[in-house]
Amino acid sequence: MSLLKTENVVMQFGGVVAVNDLNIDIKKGELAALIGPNGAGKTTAFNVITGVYAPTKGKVLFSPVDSVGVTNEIDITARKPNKITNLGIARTFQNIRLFKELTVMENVLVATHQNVDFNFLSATLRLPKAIRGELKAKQDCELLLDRMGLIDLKDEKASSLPYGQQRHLEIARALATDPQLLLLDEPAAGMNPQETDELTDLILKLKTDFGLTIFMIEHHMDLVMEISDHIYVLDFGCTIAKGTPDQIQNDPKVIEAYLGVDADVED
Ligand SMILES: Nc1ncnc2c1ncn2[C@@H]1O[C@H](COP(=O)(O)OP(=O)(O)OP(=O)(O)O)[C@@H](O)[C@H]1O
Repeated sequence: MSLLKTENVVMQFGGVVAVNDLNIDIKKGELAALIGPNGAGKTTAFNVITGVYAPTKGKVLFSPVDSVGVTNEIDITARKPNKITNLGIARTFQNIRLFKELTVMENVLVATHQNVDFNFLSATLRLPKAIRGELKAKQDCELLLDRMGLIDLKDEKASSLPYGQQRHLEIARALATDPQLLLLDEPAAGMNPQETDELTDLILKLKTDFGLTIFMIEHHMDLVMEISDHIYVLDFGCTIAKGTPDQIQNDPKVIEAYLGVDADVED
């Protein structure tokens, strides 16, 4: 069953067609990757999916399961980013965006605010509902940090964490919004081999233990080929290939796009 689909999405900036006729179909429980050379349109595609940009053409359709277990396809094209997060799509960014001066716990707590079931008045007046809500949010965050292997660091400042753990914290913040689809934008960027191995284990755990559907932009090909179920390849905004890791690795168009040489491409 599809969780996210894009239908003929085009995103144009003036004369630049950053994304051209993008058709993506991500199934529930799948780990899909979006790859392609620099400037291929990958982040732009994520920005259209998450409502940062309204596409020039095309649709984005999301089919989350609601609180009573019913799945409805929702047209999320050009909805506001916070509405899309509320519907169940969370993302991380190429550049880590933590509150560096806040603790690990505070960083995750801030991200949960949208799930907290009390309003400004009850929070200001410290009404029982607000106190219960705060307590529940704190317990949920501790549980999440525990599952993410960050619980022993909960009182550390985010800025004091090693780079790899900052990336894990960024993912924990995304998970705190209770997503059904997690978009990871270059999660392995800047990581050393050991950090990349730990990240690989974490992403697999998110898929198997958390039951998440994941869509990931990544340049680190070993990582992509090892864990992806399905791969989309963009070049100059166009989808030049889609398929399993085996199919993609042997596709001459993909080899040509990456190496910039004629690899006997058959039209
Ligand atoms: N806001 C914008 N205004 C104008 N052009 C843009 C904008 N955002 C992206 N572009 C252009 O769209 C194209 C695709 O950029 P995008 O950042 O999506 O590529 P990418 O595949 O994510 O690249 P990288 O791997 O380097 O992050 C590029 O030519 C880029 O300059």
